Amino acid sequence: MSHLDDLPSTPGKYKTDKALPYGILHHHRYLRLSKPTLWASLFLALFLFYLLLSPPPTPSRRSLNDSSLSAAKYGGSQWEKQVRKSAHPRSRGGLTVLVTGAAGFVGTHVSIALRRRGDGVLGLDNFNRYYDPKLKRARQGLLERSGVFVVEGDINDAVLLKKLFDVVLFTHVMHLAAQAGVRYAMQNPGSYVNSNIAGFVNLLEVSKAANPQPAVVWASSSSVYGLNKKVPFSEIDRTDHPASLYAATKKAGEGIAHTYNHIYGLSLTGLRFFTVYGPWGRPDMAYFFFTKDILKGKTITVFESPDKGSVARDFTYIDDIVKGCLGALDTAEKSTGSGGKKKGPAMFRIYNLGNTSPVPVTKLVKILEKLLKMKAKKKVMPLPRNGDVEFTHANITLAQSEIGYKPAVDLETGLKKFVKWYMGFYSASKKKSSW
Ligand SMILES: O=C(O)[C@H]1O[C@H](OP(=O)(O)OP(=O)(O)OC[C@H]2O[C@@H](n3ccc(=O)[nH]c3=O)[C@H](O)[C@@H]2O)[C@H](O)[C@@H](O)[C@@H]1O
Repeated sequence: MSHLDDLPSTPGKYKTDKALPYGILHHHRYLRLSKPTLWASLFLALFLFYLLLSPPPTPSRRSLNDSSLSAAKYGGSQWEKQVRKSAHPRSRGGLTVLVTGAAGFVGTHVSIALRRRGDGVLGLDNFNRYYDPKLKRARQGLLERSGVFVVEGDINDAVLLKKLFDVVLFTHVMHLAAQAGVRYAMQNPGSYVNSNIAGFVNLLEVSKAANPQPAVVWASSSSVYGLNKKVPFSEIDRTDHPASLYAATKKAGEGIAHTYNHIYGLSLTGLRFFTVYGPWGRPDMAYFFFTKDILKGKTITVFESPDKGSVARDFTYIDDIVKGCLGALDTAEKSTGSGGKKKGPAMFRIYNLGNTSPVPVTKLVKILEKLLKMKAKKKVMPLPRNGDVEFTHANITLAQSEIGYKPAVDLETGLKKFVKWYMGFYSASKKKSSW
């Protein structure tokens, strides 16, 4: 056996000799070390030390954790022209907004609303495969028809972000790109760290270095209230008992944002969304896949709390959320820093954007049954330990008084609009795929 056979092939996968107890093995090997072995080990140790200290490779244009991402497509004068045109406000005094996660559910609606009232909007989205990219592409079609160009790239791509800030002087960033979903965090924790923490930091780094610095509004989540029992949840309540990694990364985002506000004078506003639903929604959310499964005659699983009560959510309709986002952008004061240096205190705000009327999931199912005119096949089971919390309920007093937020759509009205969209969208896609 050569001395190289003793070296681990992969870090952490050192194969020990099972025949010998650990202490004996080490003692035995120590005694056997010859001079060449010593030199080789020394050389190897130095080499590993060099590897550790050497700078990382040039910034990757792809996310490290999501192999499904397509390489970013950008650059060239035609591309820059599209970027500038899309970001250019049509109305005098209009905002110039970079919307990350623009082909996402909330991103699409917010981008279109901004564009409609005359603001300049540039979208950014990585079109990842967390859920059906065809839905994201369809949203992109909608955005293009509204005059919003979506750059295909990742928020972790610092080179791309810098380039966008070189081409356009953004007054605002509406940061909606994130790894969403509570339960999926158990399957792919890295994706949450990659998007909600690393990606967010990357965006803040580029924003703080920009000149002028934009005001940043970003999506936090009701999930930060975690295991809190006091209802309704208000912004001053504790948020240090997250029930999922998703919630923990969103909570970390709030802390990270605060440091960029404190050190660099970035104007930052976090919006805690409460279970947003509606047309063009996310297929990973219960109201969406319940609809799909009820129509197919498939059994749905309805969670109940340990006391056999229904779990409940403060379901919030997308149009109300859009108004909240626009209100936050419109009231955001300018960042105070420039060139990465703080010049004075800047605004830091956190708001609940909920509906203030929690509805049990059993009621959600009843409404869907009525709208779909079909009886759901249900399996009721205790809430598994999957990151879900038993209930959410927003106190929205602060958002009401400071950004004029006033939700107006109840769950039945909102679901009616969702079902109408769902039927239209999926019957049209079916026809298309059978051509
Ligand atoms: O408010 C928020 O911050 C969060 O809202 C939703 O999370 P969630 O409220 O858990 O929404 P769903 O995943 O659609 O679940 C809704 C309800 O249905 C229940 N559910 C879910 C799945 C299922 O199979 N059965 C079931 O009863 C859940 O326990 C929950 O009470 C979003 O998915 C998160 O991205 C977002 O951040």
